[in-house]
Amino acid sequence: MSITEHQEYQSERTRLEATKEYIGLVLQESEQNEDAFRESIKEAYANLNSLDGSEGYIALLTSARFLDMTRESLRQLRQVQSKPYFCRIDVRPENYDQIQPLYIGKASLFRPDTQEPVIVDWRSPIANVYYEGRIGPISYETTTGTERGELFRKRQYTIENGELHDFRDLDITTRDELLQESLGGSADSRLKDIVSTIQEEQNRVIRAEMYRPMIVQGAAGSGKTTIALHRIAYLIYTYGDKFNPDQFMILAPHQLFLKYIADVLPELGVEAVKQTTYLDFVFEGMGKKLKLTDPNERLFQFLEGGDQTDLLRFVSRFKGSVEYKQLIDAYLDALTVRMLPREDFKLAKHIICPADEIQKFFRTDYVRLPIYKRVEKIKKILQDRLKVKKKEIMKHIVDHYDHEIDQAFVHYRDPEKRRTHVVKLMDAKEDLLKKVEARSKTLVKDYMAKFPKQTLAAHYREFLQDEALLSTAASAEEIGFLQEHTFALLDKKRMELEDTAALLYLQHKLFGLLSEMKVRNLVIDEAQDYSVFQLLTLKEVLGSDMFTILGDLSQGIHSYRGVESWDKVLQAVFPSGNCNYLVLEQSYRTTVEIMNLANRVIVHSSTPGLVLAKPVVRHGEEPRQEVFTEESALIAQVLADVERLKGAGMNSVAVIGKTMAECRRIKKRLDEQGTELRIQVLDEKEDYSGSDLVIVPSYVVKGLEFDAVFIVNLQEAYTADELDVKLLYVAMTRPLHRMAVYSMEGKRGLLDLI
Ligand SMILES: Nc1ncnc2c1ncn2[C@@H]1O[C@H](COP(=O)(O)OP(=O)(O)OP(=O)(O)O)[C@@H](O)[C@H]1O
Repeated sequence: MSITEHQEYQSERTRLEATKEYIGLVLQESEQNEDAFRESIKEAYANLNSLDGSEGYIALLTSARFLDMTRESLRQLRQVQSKPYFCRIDVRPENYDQIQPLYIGKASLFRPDTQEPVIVDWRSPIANVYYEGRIGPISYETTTGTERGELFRKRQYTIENGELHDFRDLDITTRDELLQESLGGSADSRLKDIVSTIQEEQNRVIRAEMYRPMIVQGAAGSGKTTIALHRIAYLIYTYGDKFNPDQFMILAPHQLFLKYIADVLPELGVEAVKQTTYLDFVFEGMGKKLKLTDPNERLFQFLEGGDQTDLLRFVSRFKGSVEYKQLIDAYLDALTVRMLPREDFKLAKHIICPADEIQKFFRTDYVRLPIYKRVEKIKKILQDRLKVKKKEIMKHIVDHYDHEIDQAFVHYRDPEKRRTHVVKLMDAKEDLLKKVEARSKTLVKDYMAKFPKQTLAAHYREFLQDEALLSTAASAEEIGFLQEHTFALLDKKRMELEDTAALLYLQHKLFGLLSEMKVRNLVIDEAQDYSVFQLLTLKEVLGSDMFTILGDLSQGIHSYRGVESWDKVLQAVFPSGNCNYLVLEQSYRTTVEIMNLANRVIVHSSTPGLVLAKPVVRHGEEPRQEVFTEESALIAQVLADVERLKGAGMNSVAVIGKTMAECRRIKKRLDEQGTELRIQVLDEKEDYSGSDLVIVPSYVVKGLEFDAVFIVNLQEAYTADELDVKLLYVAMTRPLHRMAVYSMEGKRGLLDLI
């Protein structure tokens, strides 16, 4: 049956037309007179209580935020005009006898004349019923408590360019159909929003309580990045009265990834959220760009092998450990003892501030301030006290000499002698006053000079020479290597990513961060690459633990410096035990056939507590695996396939090589064959919209996705080493629909084991 024959088609169409018309009116009116419009909305709000006494109904409407008609929501309305809503729920709130159809979309809109919610925002409390409620009794949480009622229908719409194409009533089985439709679509060079198909387990992450930190271990393609962004949109909507959007931040691994996710928040109607990379955040806090070695250098060193691999592994792990932080804390503690002068602050024989009081300021009263800020504070105190004391001393001198002079008038009868004595006293007084004046000018400066001041780099160097490093469980050889390795970098004025946690921490503790950190709520994507020390530092500098941490240990290609197990993060970063831990197993990106092959790879890793991704049931072609004896034949095959795929509407196609060197080789071979395709080799800084085919190294491709992926092994094979297993797994979990693995003879490596 065509949808137009459905008995409710006409009424649904009419509803859509009416909604569009109403949006048009609202926009027109608001454009003409935005201020007056807002006034009239406020008025309607003021009248609401007297018009309808049902608290439940009012709560329902209020929770839909129908009155929050700000400029922001007008902008949102403009955005949703061609697709005002994606579903409808028919609910009857408890103690209310009418069934209310609520249309849910990416904006909220209310008809002030009838109090009817025209569109209910997907983030409102009642909309939760769409994501989690079953037909029958329902309940949902609002700011004022639990609301109850009954759900009679969930209806889903396909609306494109303002036209109603389809609608269907959902139950547990039909829900999948819609998801399938969405997953069957083509990949863009940008991630998209999923408001209409958010799954129950994902919804739970999105709507989890804000004040509790949360760790999400999610399989490849389980929607972590997507959920991270939807969660921010949800939190801003729900806690908008307490936090501004610029107090939210998402940390992504690199610029390429930031560009990939850039459209989602604006699509969700959210602006001003800080979207940055971890390194840029560090640079911002330190007020300058540190000269860093390539953040992937360690990974290259491991791929190349070599006799220092174990020691380098130790350096990465140690620099990201809780122990390293504790050593820095001990260094700072010792520093505060060492840098304090033992002498009292005195002017002549007068003690203005005793040494132990200065110590108390430094180690107790102002202990929350960065060390050098405490020094500044003490300087200010000494200046203030000196000012007061100087006045007292000057007065005392004047009084003393004036008294002496008075006495001289009594004691000396001989006028000549008296005059001589008085002049002497007056000169002495002047002299002393001048001396006190002169001395007090430099007194504070001289005293403050006793506080040694060093640069951040000098402190880090000093810390690395600290004997305490030798008291750890690490061997003398390991510590010696760490020192030598880091000093060699520092001598070249360079540091490595592994040092950034320590440096940002030291900057914060010694000098304070150079830019004001407004952010209170942090979402970290690809969090498996963060060390415990990095996470602790972020917590410390933001002064908040409202963290949403999303990652996948199976994709931990930087596990030598990143998360070993989530348990360790839970214990070290959130010791109070208030952190939520959730697992997402379902994977939405790829087909069953591709996921099965990827899972056969990852079982070769030793990831702790490995949970295999479960693909949603979506079938596709079996991944092709071929071996070639000629590179030119392999490349010709890729080109022929790409042509075919493009013809089949697969727009985003990637060739994944193990390393950048391999990618360049592939590019060279492709160029040699002469092709019209616009081909781009991607590194972490590039943007790839506009190219027909991208070639990307396995360690850069993490987080991205493509319609079709070719895994090409020209001269480099993935071995059975832990790192290679994860790199191949990451590569194999990137395609949405098609995958081929093309290897030169003898370069199948790990592939022969699966
Ligand atoms: N509920 C959903 N409805 C529709 N599409 C979804 C849903 N959940 C995830 N997807 C899609 O699945 C793909 C993977 O999502 P995403 O990139 O957010 O996953 P991820 O867990 O971050 O993946 P990875 O760790 O492998 O990079 C995206 O195309 C996303 O749009």
